[in-house]
Amino acid sequence: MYSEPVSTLVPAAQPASDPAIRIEGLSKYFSVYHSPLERLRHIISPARTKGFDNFRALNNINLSVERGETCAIVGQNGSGKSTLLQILCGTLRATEGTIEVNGRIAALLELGAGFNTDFTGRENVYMNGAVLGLTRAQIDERFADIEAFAEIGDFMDQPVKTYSSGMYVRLAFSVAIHVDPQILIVDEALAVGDSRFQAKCLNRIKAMKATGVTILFVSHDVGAVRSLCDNALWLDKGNVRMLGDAFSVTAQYNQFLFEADEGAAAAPAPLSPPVDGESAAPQVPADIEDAQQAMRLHRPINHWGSHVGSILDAGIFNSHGERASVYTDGEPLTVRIRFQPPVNANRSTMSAAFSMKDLRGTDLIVSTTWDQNPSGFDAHADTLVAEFRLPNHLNAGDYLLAVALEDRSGVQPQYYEYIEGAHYFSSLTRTRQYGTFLAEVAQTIRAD
Ligand SMILES: Nc1ncnc2c1ncn2[C@@H]1O[C@H](COP(=O)(O)OP(=O)(O)OP(=O)(O)O)[C@@H](O)[C@H]1O
Repeated sequence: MYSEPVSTLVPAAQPASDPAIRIEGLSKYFSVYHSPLERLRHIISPARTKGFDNFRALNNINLSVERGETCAIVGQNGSGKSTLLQILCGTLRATEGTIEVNGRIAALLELGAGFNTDFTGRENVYMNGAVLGLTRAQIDERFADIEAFAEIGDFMDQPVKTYSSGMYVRLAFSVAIHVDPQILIVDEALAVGDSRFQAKCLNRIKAMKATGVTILFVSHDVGAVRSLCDNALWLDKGNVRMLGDAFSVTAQYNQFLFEADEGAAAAPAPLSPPVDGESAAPQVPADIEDAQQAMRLHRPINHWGSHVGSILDAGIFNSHGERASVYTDGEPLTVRIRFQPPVNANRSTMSAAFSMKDLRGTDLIVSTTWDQNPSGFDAHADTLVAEFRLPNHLNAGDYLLAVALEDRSGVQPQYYEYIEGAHYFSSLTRTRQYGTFLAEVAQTIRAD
């Protein structure tokens, strides 16, 4: 049984230099009653009730989100993400601490928040718009755009309780983005829509980010977090586990999830032996600052697996066999991974893999031995070498190499070892071009 305190949060009128969101010492306790009767007793006589526990859902959270910043909140189920967002939106009251919100908030929280399900979509658009501060005339003006973005057709005039969860989210998202919010809060809700709608929403969120809207984004999709967010807050059992740039936080969070799955200790995995005569690298620091920092130190930003140490060395080599830090466009590259399959591991389901990523961690080129040979490795030698040859078609910029030794027997690869940042490198191009890749494009211009 839950108690549900509700309060409203009044956005403070502050000078533009103040952060969009400032949270200091925020804690939230829920009263969890031993029985419905105890809950009733508490309502009648709060001072005398003993049959409940105080459950701490958030513990001393400090967070500052600058105007225009996009901040992700990641964490396992029950870590406190939704509670934090609800406090920011004013639908829950904090037990301790201060919260300052500077700007108009539009929130797309999990299903159930926002709409009155007995009313039609149209009625809800007007009610929701009004709650978010728009006049009737302003909503009239935007209604056609809201309707077009939501793509729910005739259902606009049906009660919301007849909607599928996807239709509900489409309409809720459409309203949220059309009220000119200065702060947009997006909870897991997007995951409900189909992939085309999700992509459309993400595009719209990116466009809003470009116009300076502050965004708080809760998602389990590390790719979306990395491509969208500047920073990330990792909540663990109501505590801040890590706060920093989105790439580093999601890297550490991924490692944590992997170790939780494996039941392994939470300590960072030791690095593999030195690569090509480099001095032995120290352990990955728990508070690693960001990808650039890791790049400067030539250290993996993320390194874990059930058999760390299986990968003996890995890198990208040019046609002279050198592990360079700069490659030019079109230059032939060899990605080489030297590894020792773990003793007793099944080689017939084993795969070596690499990914060239940008510094936000987005996979740009991925290839695995399993793609071409889904029967693992025949060779019985202790040490094996996988080589992948490809021309460099990456546009000018900084990149990193991730390598892995995987078990592909299940639906999802299981990692014997995963190293994100086995090699950092840059690509140089002769001409300036747009885009991520330098594809060979044949073209003609002719009179029609
Ligand atoms: N009204 C409530 N009364 C008592 N406990 C609550 C209440 N709401 C949430 N909790 C508890 O607080 C903790 C944090 O919940 P919250 O929903 O914020 O987590 P979350 O990180 O959003 O999880 P998920 O990813 O599953 O949505 C959970 O243990 C949850 O059971």
